[in-house]
Amino acid sequence: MLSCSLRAARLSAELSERCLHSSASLNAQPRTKKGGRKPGLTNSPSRTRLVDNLKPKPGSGGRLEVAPKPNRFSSVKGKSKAPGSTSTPPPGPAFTRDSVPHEGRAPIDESSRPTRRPKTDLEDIPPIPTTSQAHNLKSWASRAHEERVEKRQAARKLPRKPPVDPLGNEFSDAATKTELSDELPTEFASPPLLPGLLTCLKEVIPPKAKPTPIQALSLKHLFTRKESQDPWRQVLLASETGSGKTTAYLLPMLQDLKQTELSARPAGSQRLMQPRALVLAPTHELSRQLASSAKALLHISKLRVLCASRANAPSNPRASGTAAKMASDMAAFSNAGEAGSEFQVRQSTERARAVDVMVGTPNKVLEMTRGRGWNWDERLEAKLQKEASMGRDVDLDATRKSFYTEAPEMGLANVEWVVVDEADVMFDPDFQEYTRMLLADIALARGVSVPFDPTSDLNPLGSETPNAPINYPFNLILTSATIPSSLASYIDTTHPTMTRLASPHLHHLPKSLKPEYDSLRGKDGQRGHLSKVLIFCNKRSKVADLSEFLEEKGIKHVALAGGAEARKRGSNHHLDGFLRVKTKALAIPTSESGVTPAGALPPLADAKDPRKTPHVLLTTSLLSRGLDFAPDIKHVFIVDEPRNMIDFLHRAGRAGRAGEKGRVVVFGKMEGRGSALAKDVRKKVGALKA
Ligand SMILES: Nc1ncnc2c1ncn2[C@@H]1O[C@H](COP(=O)(O)OP(=O)(O)OP(=O)(O)O)[C@@H](O)[C@H]1O
Repeated sequence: MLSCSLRAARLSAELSERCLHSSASLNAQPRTKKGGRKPGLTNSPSRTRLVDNLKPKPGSGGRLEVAPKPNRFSSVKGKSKAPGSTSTPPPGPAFTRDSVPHEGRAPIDESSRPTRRPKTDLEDIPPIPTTSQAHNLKSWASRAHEERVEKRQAARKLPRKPPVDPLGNEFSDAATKTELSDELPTEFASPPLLPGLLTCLKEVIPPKAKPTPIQALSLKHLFTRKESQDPWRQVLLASETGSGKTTAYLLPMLQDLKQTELSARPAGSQRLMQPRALVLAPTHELSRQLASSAKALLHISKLRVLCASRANAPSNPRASGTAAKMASDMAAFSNAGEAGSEFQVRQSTERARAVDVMVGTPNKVLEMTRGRGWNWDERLEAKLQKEASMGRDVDLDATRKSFYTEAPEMGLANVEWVVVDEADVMFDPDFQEYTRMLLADIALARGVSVPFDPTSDLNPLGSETPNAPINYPFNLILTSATIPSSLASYIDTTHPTMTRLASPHLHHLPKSLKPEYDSLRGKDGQRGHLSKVLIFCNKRSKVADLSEFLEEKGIKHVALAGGAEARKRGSNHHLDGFLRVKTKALAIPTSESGVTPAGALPPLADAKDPRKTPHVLLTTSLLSRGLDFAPDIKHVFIVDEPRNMIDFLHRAGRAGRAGEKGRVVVFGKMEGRGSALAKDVRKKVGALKA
């Protein structure tokens, strides 16, 4: 336990930049010297190779449904047609040239048309064919046409050469056909939605907006009663960035919580919060934004949402204490010493607040359920290692006594819904221990013990030791815009019956997002109107360098990387002006939700002025996941070559959301020595276009 949890402790209290980077940079696919894949390992699950198909294994009991392509379905902006409607336009009036007089003009008299100018001096123009010549020409043309048809038919019979796929290393090669769905809801309506939810939804999305494909699938599948005996659902929601996945899982979850509110199990301990739903996200910023999205849907239905990510402080209870608390802590330590116990459990006297939905990172939620400081042994081990590396002797007993854990604030027995947002990161080797530990804790609190070994690999290699299927006693929704083969393989073995709902553009850029390429040289002196800009770098040091450069140029900006002080404040104010703000949520400002109180925003004129309000946000992959950036961020700049297409899709997807127009500019050396990488990226990005 000690060593396994040590690894988890190193992850710190949240998804750090390092973790996002490592998940993006590691390429689990071993290579030969020439760049090809090593034989025999082509099918081993990879964290950076996207699957091109989510079809469950035959006979597994799972199912896949893919929404039809938007030309047969309503898009976010509702421009295209609903299924069932005809794709051909209604026939217009017959119209032949000049047969209808134009207004104010007489119909043309054929006899008064000017005759063709007779050929005189243009000797090189062939003579107009006579009737028999024209006949020959016609038969020649038809013979040529027949020959072409024959050639084409012969070509069709030849075995086809596989097209060169620039994403060969990113997309898995296990292609099979997908099941397309045709009968999908084309409106948000009541029913299936409760009127209160529908009213709130129409306030946060454009009033005439139609369900996006993933939302239509959710409306179809997650609002009906489950037919099988097992009352709990296991669902994967997979669709491109900015396609409304948050709404797709919040609506069915909140509606179910509301409908079963009265019949819900009575809370166990009065002292503990007993949420009925958990939404897990990899970063504090995303947790806060998701909590505010849920609140914005609930001001009529009145369910209570709380964000666990109140601060980015480390999981050391001492770090957050006041002076008085420190003093009482010291007393507690000495008591602990007398009792000879290894660590002290502090009892919270606060009465818990009622909460229906808890949103947070797995680590923060574990702190609340196991007690802040629960992983004291990891910290102890880390401290011992640090002291040893500095060559100091450590008094083990004294050091041990300096750790303690607080009493839990939250119980898990009532949890009926668990959403794992950005599931590929949450089941990434860096994070899967905490995620799976929490899922196992919830199951246990609900009376079901599921196998969980924190040291076990998510995808053990070899067919002799596959993960045993798990049926958690709660609804489980996994969601992401990218499904790497490691996650697909985990789902296949651990949740074989999972329903996979996917949009037709999964693993592509949103249609409204246009990729562009630029050389590193830049074009000095060109200044046009630029929207707010998001700049992604691969390393913190690059963020710092660029920040210095912008500083010198007098360009107002915000630079945010993993260790930034601004991230420790427990709110999303450091992203003010960049994140999308939901209007109704503004009316209920709370410290936990991270919702920006209206008063904190600069006046509109100042907000639009780049000299007064920062228009540039510099960051790493840390902010590339899930965050719903404001529509006035129309440009994403990727200044370092993306390490793989998963990383690229998420970074790029911060613009062009919900059908808004956006551009992603990839910088790279496009000519001369060292340009091969940029050219390769360009090819791959081109293949991602929807
Ligand atoms: N049907 C809809 N029509 C128009 N806008 C919508 C619709 N549904 C959601 N939106 C808006 O689209 C934006 C993006 O939604 P959301 O953040 O849920 O995308 P996502 O699929 O979760 O993206 P990511 O993969 O980046 O997390 C939000 O501002 C949301 O309010």
